[in-house]
Amino acid sequence: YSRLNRSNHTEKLPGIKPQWVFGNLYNTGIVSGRVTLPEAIAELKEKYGDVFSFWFGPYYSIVLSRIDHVQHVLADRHTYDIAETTTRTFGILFPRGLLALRGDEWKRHARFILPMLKRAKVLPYLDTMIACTDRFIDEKLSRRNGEIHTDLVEQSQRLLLDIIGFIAFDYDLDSLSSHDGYDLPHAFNDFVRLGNQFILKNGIPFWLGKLILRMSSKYQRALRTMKHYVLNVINEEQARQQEENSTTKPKNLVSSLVAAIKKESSERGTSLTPNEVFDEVSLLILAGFETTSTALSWFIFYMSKYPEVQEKMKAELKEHNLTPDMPLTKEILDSMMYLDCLVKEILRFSPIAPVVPRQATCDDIIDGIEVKKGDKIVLAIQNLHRDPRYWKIDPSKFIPERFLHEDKHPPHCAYMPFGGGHRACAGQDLALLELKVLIARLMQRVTFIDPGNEANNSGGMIQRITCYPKHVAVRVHLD
Ligand code: HEM
Repeated sequence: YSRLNRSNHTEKLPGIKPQWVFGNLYNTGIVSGRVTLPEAIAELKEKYGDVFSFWFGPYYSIVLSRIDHVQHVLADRHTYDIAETTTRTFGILFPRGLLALRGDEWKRHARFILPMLKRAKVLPYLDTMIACTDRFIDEKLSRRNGEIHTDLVEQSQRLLLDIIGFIAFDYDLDSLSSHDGYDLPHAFNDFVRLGNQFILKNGIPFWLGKLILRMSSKYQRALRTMKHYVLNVINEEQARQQEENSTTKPKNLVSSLVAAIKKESSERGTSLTPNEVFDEVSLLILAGFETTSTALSWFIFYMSKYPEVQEKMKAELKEHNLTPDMPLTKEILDSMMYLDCLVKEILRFSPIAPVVPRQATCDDIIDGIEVKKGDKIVLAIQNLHRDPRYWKIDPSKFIPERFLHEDKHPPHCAYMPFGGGHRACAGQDLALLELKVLIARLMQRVTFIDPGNEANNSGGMIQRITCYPKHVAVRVHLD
């Protein structure tokens, strides 16, 4: 801590003076829960302008909220890479996963991971996504038709975990229950919850976070359960691929990754090992269900608050003759313009990751701002998404139509829900497809209603790895 405090950053930038250990986490009200990180960053922008300093505990960062500054950082992948604090933090959870790697190691993994999440590779899962959504409606929503649902955030997570289970393994995770009732979805939830509680949110020293997790029997149980399932699937898949003709195309994410292990003999040193595949699968499952389910929760909440938007969405389905028994196809989804705008607006208004971290690998100057090697840079996505300089229609309002005309082409970097540059989200094609399918299918069959004063449907925000709605209590009607 003392070493970090003595680092040679210039301290010329405006910002709140840091406190010992807590930096700015306490004096901005983040630790006490008065505000979330994006709210604090928005308040500081109001006070200090487009560039200010922020201390994440003992770590000094420069926060940027102007598009030309952000463009500068994202354009130069050699000077700015993902922040070491991020790779070390996620490294405690997945030491050999893409998000925890930098440099050549990142490139070696990215070569396998990025292509397998591209749109053409995930499109074959369209019917699986629809089937999972139908099961969600039939089993979770229709049983309590007309009632107020207060568990929609958790239910959205279950749905997305279902889908990623099929995409990753061709397995129905919901039906995989172990003898003591501690199943894989539970294990993943504990893994995320405890990992977040001790490391991802509080900015405590890594060694302490690691120690706490090592001593946490719950966390260790979750890890063991995950390893048990995932390594079993990897082994089964390896055996299957050895038996079958090696030209058989991989069917799911794990089999694509296992095919990468197989290449080892021919391209030693460039392929992935089984343990690396385990970490990548865990990361993709976590990234795949935590993020998209958060966006889905915001969708449900906003539909209850903006009935006119929900009606327009349903009107578009009618225009395409999409009655509940009509199948959704890729062509229909691609032609639905309002659906596209709605997805964009949800991710603009409530970005799942409201800040994106980078770190300078050498000294630099951004528009007169002195950056020293090792300085952390925070790209304030939420500030950019709400900045009236970059949006023609009032950005503080939820208006999907903005993307039809006036704000169809926002300035480069004013809209970046998936981050940007070489470390942009690997799963964005999958996420966009999932969101469109889920929204269209839900709107074919269900209406979300604000119950008024009967229940607490006031929104607000909680920050875990992503920022999701705090108070959601929505009445669900089957059409
Ligand atoms: C609405 C859904 C999603 C949102 C808003 C989102 C957003 C993001 C953001 C902001 C980043 C950091 C980008 C940066 O640093 O510039 C990221 C990274 C990443 N995302 Fe997503 N994500 C979503 C869904 C997914 C899904 C479905 C997957 C995969 C199954 C995924 C996999 C990843 C991975 C592997 C990275 C790390 C990439 C790297 O470090 O090279 N994401 N995501």
